[in-house]
Amino acid sequence: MNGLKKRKATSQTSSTPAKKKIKARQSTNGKSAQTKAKKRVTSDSLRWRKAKLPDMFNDAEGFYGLEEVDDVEVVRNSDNTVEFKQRAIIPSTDGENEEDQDGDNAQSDEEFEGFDDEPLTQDIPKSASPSSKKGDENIGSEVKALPKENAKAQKKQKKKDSNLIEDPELETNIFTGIDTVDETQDEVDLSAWVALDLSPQILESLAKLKFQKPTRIQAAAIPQILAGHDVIGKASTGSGKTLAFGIPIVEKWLELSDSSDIPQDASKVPLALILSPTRELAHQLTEHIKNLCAGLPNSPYICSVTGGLSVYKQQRQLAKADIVVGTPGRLWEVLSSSSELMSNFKKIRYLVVDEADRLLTEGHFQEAAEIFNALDRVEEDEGEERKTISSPRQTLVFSATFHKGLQQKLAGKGRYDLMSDKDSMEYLLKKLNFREEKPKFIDVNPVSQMAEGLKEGLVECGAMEKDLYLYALLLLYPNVRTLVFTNSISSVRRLAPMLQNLNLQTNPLHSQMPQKARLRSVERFTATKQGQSSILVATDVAARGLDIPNVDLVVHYHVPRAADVYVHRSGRTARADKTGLSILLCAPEEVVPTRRLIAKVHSSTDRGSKKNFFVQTLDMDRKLVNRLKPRVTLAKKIADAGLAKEKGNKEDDWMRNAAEELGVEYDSDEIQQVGKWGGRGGGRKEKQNQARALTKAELGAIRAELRELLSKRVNAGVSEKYIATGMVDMDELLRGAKGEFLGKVEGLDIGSL
Ligand SMILES: Nc1ncnc2c1ncn2[C@@H]1O[C@H](COP(=O)(O)OP(=O)(O)OP(=O)(O)O)[C@@H](O)[C@H]1O
Repeated sequence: MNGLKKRKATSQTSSTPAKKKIKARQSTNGKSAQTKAKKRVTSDSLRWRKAKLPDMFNDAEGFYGLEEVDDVEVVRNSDNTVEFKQRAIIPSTDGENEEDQDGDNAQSDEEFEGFDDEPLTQDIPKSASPSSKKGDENIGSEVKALPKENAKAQKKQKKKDSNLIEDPELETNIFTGIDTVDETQDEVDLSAWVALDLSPQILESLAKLKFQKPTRIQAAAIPQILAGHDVIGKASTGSGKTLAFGIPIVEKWLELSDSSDIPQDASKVPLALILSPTRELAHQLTEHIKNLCAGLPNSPYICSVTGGLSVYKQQRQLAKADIVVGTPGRLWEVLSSSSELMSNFKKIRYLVVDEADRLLTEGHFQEAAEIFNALDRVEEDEGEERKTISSPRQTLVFSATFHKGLQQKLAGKGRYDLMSDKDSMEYLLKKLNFREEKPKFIDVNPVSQMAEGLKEGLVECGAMEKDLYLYALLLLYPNVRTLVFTNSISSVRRLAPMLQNLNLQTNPLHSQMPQKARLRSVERFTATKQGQSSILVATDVAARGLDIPNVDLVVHYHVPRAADVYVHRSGRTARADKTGLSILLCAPEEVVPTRRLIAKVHSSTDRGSKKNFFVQTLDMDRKLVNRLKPRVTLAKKIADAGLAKEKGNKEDDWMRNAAEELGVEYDSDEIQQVGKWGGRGGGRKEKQNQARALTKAELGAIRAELRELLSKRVNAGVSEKYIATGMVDMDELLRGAKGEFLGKVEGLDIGSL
């Protein structure tokens, strides 16, 4: 059992906290818990947790930083100083409180801290199911209002179902398409796995997942990891790298749990720490390994530690975790707050760095380095000499790309010649403090980093026409799952509503969205059935590692800034031996550098066999594309008006508050005038104001006009060329079938993939 005892819910009603507060403990009612003698503590050591804010404050995530704490008594000493007494809870003797022991009581406050999302998998009315997650406003009170028997029954059921659903956050499995165990075990021939010498339990799990054979990286990496080596693994996107390290870690857990080597006491040492660059990827890795474990008779406790969720809850989970998956920032925050956790983490057996090249660069490096230093197995003797402590920890580093920027950033400065993977490995070696002098370097696709089933294309269009061509492309490839990548958050904010106005089922994803909205967007994107159109417009926060099933098309609305970004974005399709399409929208001046970048990605490391890769151009008919312009123009106007209003409201609120504080009259029109003559940014501001200035009636008229246009088919004119050259189904065209009338591009037709 873990050392953290769970606190009992103290009250049956909970109001939304609006400021930092201490809830003074009322006298114990004696019904369900007894209190231990109160311990005097400092304010810093209280169990603060983030105050849950109402929906309207979501955009301010992380800004307010308000925290609250329960079960605390404030004591004023005779010298006027203040002390706090934290109430510790022990289970009641009648067993009513037994859930508290393992931290899974559905009634406790912190259990639901941060799980304020709506059900992600289905739209259950809030009152329909006691287990459904609640809306923001009243989650605390609704959960607490559950009849106790109900909560207990749920708890029992949860226990039965193993820890797969122990973490309510992850019950809302956004990665619904990730392979899950199939209990209808049809015969699966597992002979291809035999060479890896896996345990019967793992083989059974693989059979349930219907994974007939290991992927190449799995076949190469698993035996090396099982043999105790440090491994650096490079394999193309979607080639099964997660299980390449996940299977040996779970094997080790099974081995240790069989031999009862895993201590079950308060200071439990986790077996593995897996670092991921993004929150979504961390949750996905967690799900992926849990799915592997779902077929086991016993499974390890796996938890993810990412930003946007309750720190306190994560600390509690960490104390009992076997496998921890986390993003560096939050992990560092949680680990550094507890010396016990920190010392336990020094004893982990596996440190995995997934998407290593990204994690060790781009803004994550500092926190990742802190974690590596903290886990460092060094001790200083009296002469201040640092000695490495021998430890059985293995370090496993995986990515589809290892680029030269990594070397430069790890070195901190200086210029370097083009380097080989081996060079980069040496830098990693230094920083990660591998156990072995030479970790096994496994590169299963040294020639191309791109998935075999991927086709690539390029559309040339004017820099200001990308919206139009994006829309045309989406019509050209209808009824598929499409991921559109942009280089900026503001583009996501603009494009998503614009496409929605064009009746395209679109969701946004960027890092400034509140975490729950991010999860919801991915869930909605994946919730559509195959054969239905679904679009996710995202920044590169979605480029790495996300294993969203059946993405057919990736569109680079903005060209990627670096080769590895192109590889990872394109790698969201054509995964696990499937096929897919990646298309770049290029302004004329972008075509040459983009071609060069793609050729680089495809070039062989072996100079002798270097071939130039030439990405195919989709030749779209400009005249026909232009017929879509009125629709796009109107959709943009409506989207701009919405955005300007949103922005204006925020600015207005800020201005109004500032004016109030200064005690002056607030006149929004007057203040807007300033923007007009305000020099830099004045033009943009004016545009915003224009969009905002649309009256309700004008906006209504624009909407009606757009509706009208969307209800009619685009007049392609039978005698004209089609939007793209190639085969065109004339019958479909004349019937006005959506999308198909635009034509098909030979070789880049999703239907033929
Ligand atoms: N042996 C296997 N047989 C069939 N499918 C597999 C096998 N191993 C993994 N998969 C599936 O392949 C998909 C891609 O796996 P994973 O996400 O681990 O790829 P990856 O190499 O980490 O990709 P990326 O580089 O984009 O992060 C997943 O849906 C996973 O369930």
